[in-house]
Amino acid sequence: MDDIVVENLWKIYPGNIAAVKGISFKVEHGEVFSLLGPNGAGKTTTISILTTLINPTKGVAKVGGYDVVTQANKVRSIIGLVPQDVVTDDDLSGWDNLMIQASLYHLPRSVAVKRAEELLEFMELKEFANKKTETYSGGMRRRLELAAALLHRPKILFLDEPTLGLDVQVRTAVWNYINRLRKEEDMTIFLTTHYMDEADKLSDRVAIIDYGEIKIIGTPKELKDSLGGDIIEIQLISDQIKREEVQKILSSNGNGSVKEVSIGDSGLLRIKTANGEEVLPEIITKLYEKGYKIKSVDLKKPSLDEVFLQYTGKRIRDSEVSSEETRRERAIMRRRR
Ligand SMILES: Nc1ncnc2c1ncn2[C@@H]1O[C@H](COP(=O)(O)OP(=O)(O)OP(=O)(O)O)[C@@H](O)[C@H]1O
Repeated sequence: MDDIVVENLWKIYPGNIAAVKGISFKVEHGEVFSLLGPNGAGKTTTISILTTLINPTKGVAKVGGYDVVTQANKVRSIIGLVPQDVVTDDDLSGWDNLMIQASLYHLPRSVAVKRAEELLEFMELKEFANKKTETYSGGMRRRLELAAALLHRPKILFLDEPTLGLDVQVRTAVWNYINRLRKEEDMTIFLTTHYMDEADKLSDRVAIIDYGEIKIIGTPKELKDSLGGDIIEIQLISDQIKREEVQKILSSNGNGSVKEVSIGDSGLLRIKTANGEEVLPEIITKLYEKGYKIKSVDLKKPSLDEVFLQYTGKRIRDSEVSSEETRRERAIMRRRR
């Protein structure tokens, strides 16, 4: 069964800003699905439509079988959302934050208490439950926000940039919680991210979005395989390269698994192959045998980063990442004031 169905969805903001341009995709029950894209690609707009925070301009979106516009209340009752901005109240304890969230969902007190206890345990926050959240680290806040979104046992969980602004170790810890959720709960998870490794590690399937359009959808493996394999780069020292000889060495290897070779003027050899580990030693041995000296060797396995480059013509730049991180940090600071 499909938990999320999106068909030809558009969002045009005032000023004729087309944030989402006719996207379509489906998410099956139990899947972890990532929308991966840079700043301004349309990720938050899409998740906001799916969680009924804003209406689409055109097209259809159904969540859990309910239409997000005409059956918004039904949608809200079956989803959990961890938004990008910090939503915990710093002046309250973790426990009180959860109780407020429970009252928003009209959970009976006894049910709320039981679930809050379970979730604080699950998120390893039990011993901090009575501390004000202003004392929490970024990772603890995210875990509390996850707990809050899970109180009413949603069928479908939406996470907008779940690890934005967290440092690498804390990100890995949050990933572990998300992975545990997926294993232990019968839940569909939809997340947005601009971190390639996050999309790769967490998702069953990834959709790459850029300028409001979906460029490609598939499992991380399918997307990486679509690039056609590994890339070997060998920098030769010798400036007297016999091109024909080198060409022959490069092309005659790997039982036909070598797909493309190029020889740069500076002695940089590039080989595209399905199995880099097997091909590399053979090529190096043959180059040595012919007297070529090697300065460096690099075996690049395909990554979602390369996939992104292939389908959008650009990389997600560090500057974009850091500006987003700054934004989240600023939001935390605002709450602290
Ligand atoms: N309320 C709004 N009014 C006008 N334009 C908007 C509004 N919200 C978003 N946009 C614009 O729509 C485009 C998509 O924004 P969106 O926030 O959905 O992207 P995103 O991929 O989530 O990026 P980010 O992570 O930076 O939010 C951007 O050009 C953005 O400036």
